Amino acid sequence: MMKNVEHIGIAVNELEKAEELFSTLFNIMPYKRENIASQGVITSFFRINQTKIELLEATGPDSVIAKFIEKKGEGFHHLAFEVDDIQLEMERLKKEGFTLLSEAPVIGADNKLVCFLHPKSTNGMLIELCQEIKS
Ligand SMILES: CC[C@H](C(=O)O)C(=O)SCCNC(=O)CCNC(=O)[C@H](O)C(C)(C)COP(=O)(O)OP(=O)(O)OC[C@H]1O[C@@H](n2cnc3c(N)ncnc32)[C@H](O)[C@@H]1OP(=O)(O)O
Ligand SMILES: [Co+2]
Repeated sequence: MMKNVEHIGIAVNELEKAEELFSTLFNIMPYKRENIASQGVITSFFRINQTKIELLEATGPDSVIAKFIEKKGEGFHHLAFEVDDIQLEMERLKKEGFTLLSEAPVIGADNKLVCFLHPKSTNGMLIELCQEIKS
């Protein structure tokens, strides 16, 4: 089951500039940056109570973020939902006909196991599922 919005992903050209803008907008500082080499992104996180904002900068021209910005410009990129059991949710969604972008969950940012659903199967919205990695 989807529990809550875990974060909102925003594609940006320059992380530093975007951090300044969102720090002013939210009147708080980002709490962490994290480089996710497997995704070709460097992320910066803000937390507003239960809501997290994830800024995403491409680390190279082959990054999905570079391709996204080239095509659609900066802005809203994906909506991430927290789940308790990502494997179970992936099986359910696959059975329901949604297109999963990986066979198994992958390591994401902020200590999560993640997977993505293709926007073509979700009314044009890139959806991410996140499960906390229990230490
Ligand atoms: C995991 C670390 C971190 C975390 O939270 O833990 C992240 O969130 S990393 C975020 C970056 N990583 C990803 O987004 C991985 C999943 N995304 C992909 O695999 C691709 O971006 C994919 C498959 C969604 C699109 O890649 P493709 O090479 O097919 O690019 P196209 O431009 O050809 O797109 C096909 C089609 O989809 C539309 N599209 C692409 N991205 C988005 C989007 N973010 N939201 C909505 N729609 C999107 C694109 O416009 C094309 O549609 P069309 O009608 O043909 O123009
Ligand atoms: Co994300």
